[in-house]
Amino acid sequence: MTTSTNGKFDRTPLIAGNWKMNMDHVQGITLLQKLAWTLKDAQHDYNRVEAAVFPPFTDLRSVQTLVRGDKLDLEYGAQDLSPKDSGAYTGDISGAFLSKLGCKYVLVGHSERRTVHGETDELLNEKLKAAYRNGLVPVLCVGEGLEIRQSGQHVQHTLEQVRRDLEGLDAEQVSALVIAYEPIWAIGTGEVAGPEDAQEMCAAIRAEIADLYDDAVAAKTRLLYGGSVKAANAASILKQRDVDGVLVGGASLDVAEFANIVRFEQHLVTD
Ligand SMILES: O=C[C@H](O)COP(=O)(O)O
Repeated sequence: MTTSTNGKFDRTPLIAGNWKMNMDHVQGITLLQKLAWTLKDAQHDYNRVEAAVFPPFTDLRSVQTLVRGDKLDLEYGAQDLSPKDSGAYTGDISGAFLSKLGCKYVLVGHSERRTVHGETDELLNEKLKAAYRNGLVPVLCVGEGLEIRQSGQHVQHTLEQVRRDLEGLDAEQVSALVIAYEPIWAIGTGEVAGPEDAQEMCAAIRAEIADLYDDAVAAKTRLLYGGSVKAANAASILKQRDVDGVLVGGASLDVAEFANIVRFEQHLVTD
């Protein structure tokens, strides 16, 4: 879904909720059902603004059953995948399994994977390829830590991640890709990058993709901002020209808050 039906946006906005290691499968389907009801009550148009959740692996089968059973328009994805499709890789989860569970998306290179699990750009490049091999749309996360931000090298640092992670991907793959810019210093801290910071980086990433591929590809790739997004700040971030959505952590665990972010267009009018 890359052609927007939404006049203001060139690309269909994506509001993504990363539950991280929260919500067991029972809690997860309760949350998802409430979210679906809340959005239905608000007559949310999923063609205008796409909404997706990223539950823990152990919730995915229950999520699939609920989404299929109740014919929900909500999308879902996993928080990580293995670079391999099968074999002796204890504890890893294959993209093929995620595909079979009906996942549309998969997060790749979330900063918590890069820092806690030491995932390198080389590994993430392999994970991106595994996602495409299995028909999943990757949501590639990039962004700088506080020291790099303070040294003024944040754009250069983030674009280097983009270049390394995308190596060997073709134009069709990158057109379908979602990239989430998540400054590490703004994740779970209450510190939110300003709308101008989000725009600066998303514009730089789009220009980089145009350089690496062409303008047509850059016009299709969706770019999200993530880091302490709440209903109160979502609209001003989403108003930015090159920001096509948000990746929400903590606030995605609160149904009313997340539904309000999905319904950010309501706040654009009064913002
Ligand atoms: O994946 C989501 C990001 O890490 C942002 O998390 P946060 O909204 O809790 O800051």
